[in-house]
Amino acid sequence: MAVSLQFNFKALRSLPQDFHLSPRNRSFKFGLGLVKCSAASPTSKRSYSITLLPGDGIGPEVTTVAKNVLDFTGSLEGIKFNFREMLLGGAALDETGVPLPDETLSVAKQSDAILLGAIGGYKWDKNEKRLKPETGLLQLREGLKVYANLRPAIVFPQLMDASTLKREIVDGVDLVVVRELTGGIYFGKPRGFSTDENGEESGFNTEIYTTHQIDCITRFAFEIAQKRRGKLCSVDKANVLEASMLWRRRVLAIAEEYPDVELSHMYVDNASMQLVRYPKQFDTIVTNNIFGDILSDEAAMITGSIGMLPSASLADLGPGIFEPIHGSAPDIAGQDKANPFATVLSAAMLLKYGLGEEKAAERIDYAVLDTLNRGFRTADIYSAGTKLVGCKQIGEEIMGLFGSAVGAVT
Ligand SMILES: NC(=O)c1ccc[n+]([C@@H]2O[C@H](COP(=O)([O-])OP(=O)(O)OC[C@H]3O[C@@H](n4cnc5c(N)ncnc54)[C@H](O)[C@@H]3O)[C@@H](O)[C@H]2O)c1
Ligand SMILES: CC(C)[C@H](C(=O)O)[C@@H](O)C(=O)O
Repeated sequence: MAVSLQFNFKALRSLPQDFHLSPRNRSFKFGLGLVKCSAASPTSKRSYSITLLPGDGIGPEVTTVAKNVLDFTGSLEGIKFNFREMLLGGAALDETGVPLPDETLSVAKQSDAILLGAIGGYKWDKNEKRLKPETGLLQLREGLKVYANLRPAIVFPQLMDASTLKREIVDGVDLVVVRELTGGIYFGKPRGFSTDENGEESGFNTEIYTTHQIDCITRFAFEIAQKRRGKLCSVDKANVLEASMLWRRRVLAIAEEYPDVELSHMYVDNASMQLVRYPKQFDTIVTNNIFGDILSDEAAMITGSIGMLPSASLADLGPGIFEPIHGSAPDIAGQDKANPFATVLSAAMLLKYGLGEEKAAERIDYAVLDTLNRGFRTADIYSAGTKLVGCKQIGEEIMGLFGSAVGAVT
């Protein structure tokens, strides 16, 4: 047990250790200082304002657990969190008529970090684009300029049997998808619907990237790869799409600034196949908005469940958004079946990468691992011989452990 805990900690630390981001004056230091990206030192501030966006479906269930875990960790570490709960997504539509109220964006901008659950649901699926919950989330990401989305996929030894892939394939997988989050086909114009003279309807979108956008996310990813195992795989569709052709050209140009990182390129169709064939070949993956969305969901299943993958969405300046990669799971909402680990691990990323509170983050990482070691599982990661419990109990088990976990966190 001790060995596996150690292994897991190593894996959880596989994002750069000195990649601290202090609130407000955050900037990432990139090699040549060409972008406003720099590794800030941990902050001395011990009181933080956190915007809490529970959202829809299982969002409120998993954020309640993560908020309690943050509060409890804070009480042990002498950190005070001032949570301000705001509306986003379907919940905001029902209350205010828009998916991202101005007040939510303004409060989020003024806070130190944002903890988000998930948005969306059947009720709003037929809404026009501007009134979809998903539009609110995209507006939030755009409004906060969080262009760099980190989605680490780490296989915990305790969950190897929860993966649908063979043990020998998933054992030791530790990769991170760096997804460009505020560009590409999600935001490209023109977009919309049209009808021709014969009454034939079209829906259209534009995949577009500027050199600046590609350079920013590429440098970000190189910095991450440099502090991990030094391997970066850029995923594109440069055999077909012009935006990908530019992407590949810029990645190759930026690579000259990082001679110590081994760069490879892969077409997205091959990458999606390679991820299930031999995922251990990957260390850091950098890709565009839509490919990153899809590949990270695929990577989640390597780890056992989409309920296990946290994420951090970061900007050059201002607060980051920390959220699980899963959605609002309307099929299990309100049944206490949701796996809260992804949101709790997102809260740990918030502490580590959003606030520079690394020790507090490690408490959470440790408590998550210990909860898994003690056999507690939600249905999505259940396997024979483990204990099937609900979302709330997982939260209680995580917090019950903090006392015993203290000594082990160094
Ligand atoms: N960031 C976000 O807020 C986000 C992300 C993805 C999807 N969505 C939205 O969520 C809604 C549902 O989308 P979907 O069904 O395609 O994806 P989903 O991720 O919500 O669910 C896919 C499947 O995974 C399961 N699942 C997801 N999270 C889980 C968890 N924590 N524990 C246990 N099981 C979990 C669900 O029960 C479902 O069977 C849609 O409205 C979609 O737009 C939001
Ligand atoms: C809900 C949707 C807008 C979102 C995306 O496509 O980015 C989701 O799939 C995600 O990965 O967070």
